[in-house]
Amino acid sequence: MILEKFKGVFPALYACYDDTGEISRERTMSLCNYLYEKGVKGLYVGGSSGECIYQNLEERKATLKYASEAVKGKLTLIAHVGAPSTRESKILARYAAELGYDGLSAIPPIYFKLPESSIYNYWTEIIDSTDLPFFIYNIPQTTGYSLSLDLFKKMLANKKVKGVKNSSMPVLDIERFKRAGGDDIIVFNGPDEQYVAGRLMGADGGIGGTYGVMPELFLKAEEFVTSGGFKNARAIQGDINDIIIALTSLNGSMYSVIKEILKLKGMNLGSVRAPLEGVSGEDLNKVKDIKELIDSTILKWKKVK
Ligand SMILES: CC(=O)N[C@H](C=O)[C@@H](O)[C@H](O)[C@H](O)CO
Ligand SMILES: CC(=O)C(=O)O
Repeated sequence: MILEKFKGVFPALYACYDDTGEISRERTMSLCNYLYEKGVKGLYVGGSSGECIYQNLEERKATLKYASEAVKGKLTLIAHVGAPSTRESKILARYAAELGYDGLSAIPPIYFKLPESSIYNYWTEIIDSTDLPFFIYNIPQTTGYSLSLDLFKKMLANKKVKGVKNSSMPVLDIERFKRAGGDDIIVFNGPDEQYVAGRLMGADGGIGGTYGVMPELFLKAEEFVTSGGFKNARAIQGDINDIIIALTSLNGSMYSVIKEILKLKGMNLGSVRAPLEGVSGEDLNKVKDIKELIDSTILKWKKVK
């Protein structure tokens, strides 16, 4: 079944810059390969974690290209193509299709508060521009628009719409979206803090911004969910949440904290692009503690079957 390849753990790829802040081919490819070796199912390229909205078209195309050069055919690749204008979003969508991406995804339009009819037209134009399956990206925390069941059902009438990456906090939304589309669609859990809950309520897997810094833990959580080991699933989710709370407790963006940790693990992805802020001062020391917490948590769960 064509949808099988979308079931599982999909880290959202981090933006990878060189030391001058330009997109780095080498660093993008090495992060993709690193995640491939960890055993993830696929990658979500150019989303929030990819700092999409702070990059121009050429930069976003470059990242799409480097990720496909690294892991095309080995991992399922989803391109996030949401951009300020419909025109730019379609350019990215067509480019991802040319590169052989497996699927497309997009947030609703940003900045102007547009009616649902405009959101519908925006997504539909993107979808019509290629033959690829499309996954709506519902992330009300950043876009200000919360996908209604009504619009979701309307979108599902288009057979290329194959599901939703749902980052709203109510797990009930995941259940309702899955109920609306059933086996014909994929629902990705968005909030990493609720991976296990999302899976239990109907998500087929997840796309997440913190997977990349601790893929082992999400892969393990997935194993527990699949095998029905709910006691362990709940316990590992608790450990994951301690880490996420630490990642979001420092000054600077969570992505810069994550990148500092990956640096300590030997993977330099540069920093984040302004207006996102880097980690500085005393917080740099706290990064080491979080890295140790991640390492010890991975070690602890490695042994658990
Ligand atoms: C609001 C937001 O950015 N959600 C991300 C995507 O769904 C998550 O992956 C978070 O990064 C993660 O749950 C940490 O809060
Ligand atoms: C966080 C996430 O899933 C994204 O990068 O879009």
